[in-house]
Amino acid sequence: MAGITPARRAAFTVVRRVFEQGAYADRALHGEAQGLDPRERALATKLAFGTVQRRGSLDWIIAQLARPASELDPPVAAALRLGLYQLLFLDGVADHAAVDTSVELAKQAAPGGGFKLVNAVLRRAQRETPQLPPDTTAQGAAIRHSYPRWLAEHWFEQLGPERARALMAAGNRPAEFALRVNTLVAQPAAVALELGVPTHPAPDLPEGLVVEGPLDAHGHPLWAQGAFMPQSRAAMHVARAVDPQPGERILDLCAAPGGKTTHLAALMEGEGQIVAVERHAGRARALVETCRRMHAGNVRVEVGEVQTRPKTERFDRVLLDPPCSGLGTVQGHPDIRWRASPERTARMADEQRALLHAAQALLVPGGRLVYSTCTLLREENEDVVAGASLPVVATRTLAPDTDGTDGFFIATLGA
Ligand SMILES: C[S@@+](CC[C@H](N)C(=O)[O-])C[C@H]1O[C@@H](n2cnc3c(N)ncnc32)[C@H](O)[C@@H]1O
Repeated sequence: MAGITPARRAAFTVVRRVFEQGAYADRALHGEAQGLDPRERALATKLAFGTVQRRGSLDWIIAQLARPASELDPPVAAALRLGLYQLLFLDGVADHAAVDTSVELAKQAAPGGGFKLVNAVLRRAQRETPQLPPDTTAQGAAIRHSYPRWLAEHWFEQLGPERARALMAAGNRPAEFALRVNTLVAQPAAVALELGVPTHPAPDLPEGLVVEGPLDAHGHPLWAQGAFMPQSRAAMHVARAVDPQPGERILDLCAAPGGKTTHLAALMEGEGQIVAVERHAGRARALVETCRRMHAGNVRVEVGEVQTRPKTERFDRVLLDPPCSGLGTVQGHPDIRWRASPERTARMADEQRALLHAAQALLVPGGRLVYSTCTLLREENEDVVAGASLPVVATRTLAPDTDGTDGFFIATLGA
């Protein structure tokens, strides 16, 4: 019997915390992987994130081979998902190790004979290699690419079947890793040389670098010096759409943790003023610290609500980056697709409309407002800006399948 390695035990706990307690996968992993060596930590990440991401496909197979996962004791379901993920989706893992450890994990975590079911189902899956249905319908695509059925239906309807399938498949591939060089303190070519890992320039983004190898970004001395921050290429296009000019007054609404605030500051070359509004006090404190690290001296952080900001003070340009369902970031956040729901999306769209209404009133006549989200649902994007009183002058959508980066919607209103 193979022993339970620390990586598999950590992955099992993360899967359980995500599906039994609603924990965020990245935070749960951060907690559980403390003290693991880098190789074990990498394996724990692959196992935990892969199992969470593939829950839809895995549960369909579990239902075919046994009964619905929702009817199983939760630790038994977690052990089965983890074992099946390794058998069916992961290369380079010995089948017997995947089976034996899942059986052992179920034995330790679930009272009674649940481990026998884990053993029987995994051995049958090993023998029969179950096949997923084709992705020709939204229902089949939801199972094959592992997304909630409602989301597959939305994307089939909004994007057409072919594009929806491509987007869903791309959402399961590893996310690109990009950095934004802080041009207030460093030049991209110099940072690229000093990073110690191969990079290439991000197309159309002079400050962007795409990282081609493993890099502990937050542990790098250049990060501490504020020479760069990890940021997707799609996110970098938001501040570029705002196009702030040195000397202008910019209002950044919904500002923490500050990736876009500090990008705006760099584009303004330290001249002019940015007021960054964030309602959550703890997040606002983190934003102040990020501005300090990134040498963004022209930012004033305000703790407050967008809707109650006095309309007497108006700005040349306004960025509104409201909370959204985040479904453009499925590559990096394996649990986000399982958190989303049509009801939650509708609530967010109501909030986004209210925030946009308030944001418009804070712009000088003839000014520019940029509305951005990291989601690819029409309800939170095109439908929201269609209700604005300012004209929409441009929209841009980036996506994992078409652009190889996070999914973002960026609309420019006004001038
Ligand atoms: C999508 S995040 C913003 C990301 C940020 N712009 C960046 O680039 O790092 C949304 C932020 O808006 C804040 N927020 C939500 N509702 C708000 C409101 N009514 N007024 C001010 N801030 C709000 C949240 O606390 C959260 O920090």
